[in-house]
Amino acid sequence: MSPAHQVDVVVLGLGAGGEHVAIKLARAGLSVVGVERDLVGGECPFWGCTPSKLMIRGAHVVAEARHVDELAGYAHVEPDLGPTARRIREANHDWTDDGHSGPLEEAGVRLVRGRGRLDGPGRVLVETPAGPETYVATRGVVLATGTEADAPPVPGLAGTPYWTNREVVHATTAPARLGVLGGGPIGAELAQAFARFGSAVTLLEAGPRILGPEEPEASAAVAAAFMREGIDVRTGVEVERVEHDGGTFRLHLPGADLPGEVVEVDELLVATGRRPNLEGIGLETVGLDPAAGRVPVDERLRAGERLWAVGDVTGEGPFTHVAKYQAVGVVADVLGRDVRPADYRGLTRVTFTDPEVGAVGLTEEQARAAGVEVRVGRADVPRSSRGWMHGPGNEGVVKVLEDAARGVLVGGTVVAPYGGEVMGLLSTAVHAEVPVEVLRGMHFPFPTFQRAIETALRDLDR
Ligand SMILES: Cc1cc2nc3c(=O)[nH]c(=O)nc-3n(C[C@H](O)[C@H](O)[C@H](O)COP(=O)(O)OP(=O)(O)OC[C@H]3O[C@@H](n4cnc5c(N)ncnc54)[C@H](O)[C@@H]3O)c2cc1C
Ligand SMILES: NC(=O)c1ccc[n+]([C@@H]2O[C@H](COP(=O)([O-])OP(=O)(O)OC[C@H]3O[C@@H](n4cnc5c(N)ncnc54)[C@H](O)[C@@H]3O)[C@@H](O)[C@H]2O)c1
Repeated sequence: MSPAHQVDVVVLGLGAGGEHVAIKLARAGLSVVGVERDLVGGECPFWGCTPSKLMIRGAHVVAEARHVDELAGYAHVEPDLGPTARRIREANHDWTDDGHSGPLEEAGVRLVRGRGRLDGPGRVLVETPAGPETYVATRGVVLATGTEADAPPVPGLAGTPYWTNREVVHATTAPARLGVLGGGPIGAELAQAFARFGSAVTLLEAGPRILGPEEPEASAAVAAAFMREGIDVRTGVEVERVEHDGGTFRLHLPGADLPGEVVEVDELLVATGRRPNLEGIGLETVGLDPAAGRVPVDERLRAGERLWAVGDVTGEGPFTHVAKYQAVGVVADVLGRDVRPADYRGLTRVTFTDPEVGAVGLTEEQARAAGVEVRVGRADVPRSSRGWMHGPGNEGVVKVLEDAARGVLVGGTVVAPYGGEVMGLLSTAVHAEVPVEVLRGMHFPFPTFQRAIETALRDLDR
């Protein structure tokens, strides 16, 4: 067996969280080994945020062009996924990671390609193409292994060539008929993008509504927009069986008494959730429960003896900005600097459908469950000045939640064109606990979508 290499820090997994930690610690002068089994950069740039948002951008242009007839003359639009597919390929260098591994190595990180696992506190074993290697990290290990797509146990599905987020981003044409299983952020964003590029899309969500964890008003507004665009949205539906005959998927839906309906599609995107990459990575060797489904961390992101965790594996919010936020804390703690304790009260998230769903903090249901004395304010975007001027595509709603006892907002949602940007104002309010009275005294420029927030704040007094 080869001798163990001694280093300051080993970062296991180099996605959004691990990449940041490794670079910053190496730049600070520590000896850092970064272990990656796939592409440095992880899910977000290659199969997640970036390609999906490039698709959404192309699709948005198509949708805007289709409004020309209503607002500005005549336009004939023939959507083509090709230019977007080229932008995706260009953005991620044809799924190669030089753009990520280069800066990492320039910072001084020793990149070890292979599958790693913990082997007791501070020890990491890596199966590299050249054989096993052992690293001993004197300061500690940072666990950042992220998630992968998890398909449901629907009979017949496993043997079919269905897409996950890994395959869908390689599409160069929109299939004539697309089935989407799961109406979470991935399913919803991509269902709409493909519909706009010309696919007849059937979206099948097992739960009672799409975007289930968000406010019901958000789900309703997005579902209404989808249906207006011709997306066949079905909720409360679980596919019973899947068949594939070499060209067509046949999705068998449950029927009451008679045989159920069969939906035929050319491609099937499965977006029913993610599984953390925690299997077989030696959690038991550091006293953690491999069956827990996440790695619990404290406010310094510490997960055990000489062990930190960042990103999706912590279960604190499956978003790139959370991974990066946590990474900043880990870097400070490893370097022995003052750490701002991790705080998720003002956690933001944006689902990039059209209308966009921007949200911060608690939903009404969460706030009530937490015992908050909730006051709710709402405003309809189409009835706001800017919403009315915007015309077609103006669906949306603003909802704000006040903790009546403290006079501060604990949550807010903006469903609107560019809702994620507009929500920024609420994000500051929740994070900094700006009193509602102070917010009401602000200047809300006319005629921005922000003014619907002012209306919702006034509505709190109803
Ligand atoms: C389609 C899609 C769209 C998304 N859109 C957005 C968005 O718009 N905004 C947003 O904020 N978030 C978005 N996300 C979520 C975002 O991608 C994740 O939250 C983010 O990538 C988490 O970063 P991470 O570092 O925790 O994990 P990852 O990015 O998953 O990186 C983990 C890395 O660890 C490696 N690894 C795993 N196990 C091992 C092992 N045993 N040994 C060595 N290496 C290992 C993996 O190969 C991977 O490179 C999206 C996700 C998807 C799938
Ligand atoms: N804009 C963003 O920030 C963004 C975009 C995409 C993904 N993400 C993150 O990535 C993660 C994964 O996204 P996701 O959408 O795959 O997962 P998800 O867990 O958020 O949603 C999965 C959906 O699939 C449904 N579902 C589960 N089993 C089903 C079945 N058998 N049939 C039909 N529906 C079924 C669930 O009820 C749920 O609504 C999310 O947690 C999300 O936050 C973020």
